Amino acid sequence: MGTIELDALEVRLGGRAILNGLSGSLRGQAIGLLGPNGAGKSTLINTLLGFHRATSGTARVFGLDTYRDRAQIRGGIGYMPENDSFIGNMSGVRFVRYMAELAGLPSAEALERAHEALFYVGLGEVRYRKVNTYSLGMKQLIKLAQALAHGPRLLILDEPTNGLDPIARQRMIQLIQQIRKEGSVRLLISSHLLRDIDETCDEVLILKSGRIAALCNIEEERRSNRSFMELETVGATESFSVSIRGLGCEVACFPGGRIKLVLPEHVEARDLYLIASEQKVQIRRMHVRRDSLEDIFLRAMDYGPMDNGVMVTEGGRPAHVHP
Ligand SMILES: Nc1ncnc2c1ncn2[C@@H]1O[C@H](COP(=O)(O)OP(=O)(O)OP(=O)(O)O)[C@@H](O)[C@H]1O
Repeated sequence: MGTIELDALEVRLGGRAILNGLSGSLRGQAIGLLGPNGAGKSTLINTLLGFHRATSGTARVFGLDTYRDRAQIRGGIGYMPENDSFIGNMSGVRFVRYMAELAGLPSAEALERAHEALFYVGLGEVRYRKVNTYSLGMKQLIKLAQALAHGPRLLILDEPTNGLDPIARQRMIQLIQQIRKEGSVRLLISSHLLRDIDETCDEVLILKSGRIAALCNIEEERRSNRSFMELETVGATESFSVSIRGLGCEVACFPGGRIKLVLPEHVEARDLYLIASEQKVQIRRMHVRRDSLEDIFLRAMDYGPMDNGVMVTEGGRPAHVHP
């Protein structure tokens, strides 16, 4: 069973389906949540936190219904929100202790854990300072500390590197990697930055217009070492992409004659040159590289979701997704 199980999940808000038939089993140690603005990432997080009720279908965390069993789930989830929501005139340690108490810990234990969590994220020395005197980087870190203090099994991080300078971002990424490596907590990380997800996650869920555009295991993608090619062409028409597809390639066309391909094993560069010369297409540049999260994301955005929640390429075949 996955950490998060979605079964035909629909959430309607303001008379509109914001999440529309999401199905999937999220099993990764660290799951990245990607999607353009308005895709439904926050709505999904709020649903997992028990704030929204499924209009139909279900969302489960550790086998429990996220709405019906929300009181039971509460203590098992740590949530780092995107927006600041502090009680600014509390000291760091008092604030984290208070949040741990709200998550269900008895007062003395909450205090002990608050100290530990603040040291863990590197705020030990400033833990008696008022939160409203913290820098932006420190505020991100204390948000992480309060999400960790009560010892959750699932940590939901919403835009954890928001507004951080490169050094503070690196620190945050290292902390997330460390939490993942320690292995006792599952992570769901929402970010606009592909790089954040690439550096911290082993699975990715991509949403588009309230639907699943892709759900895939990034580690498997990396291991599969697929041959991925970018062409810059002049004079390529639809018939060029049709011919390449005829070789068994997955093809994505972009403005300016840019074409991205996934090559099956038997196809080589010279096969492409042959078709190009037959059709009087100029190949100005050919670049071969491994598949990346960026490619997965771009394909998900280009081809959109299909009914069964599986990303399908232009050629009609499901692409690197697991159910
Ligand atoms: N309470 C609500 N009532 C009506 N519509 C809502 C409500 N909350 C969100 N929406 C709409 O649902 C859609 C998805 O919003 P959501 O905030 O989940 O997207 P998102 O992927 O988190 O976007 P962003 O990256 O901008 O934070 C948007 O069109 C938004 O306007």
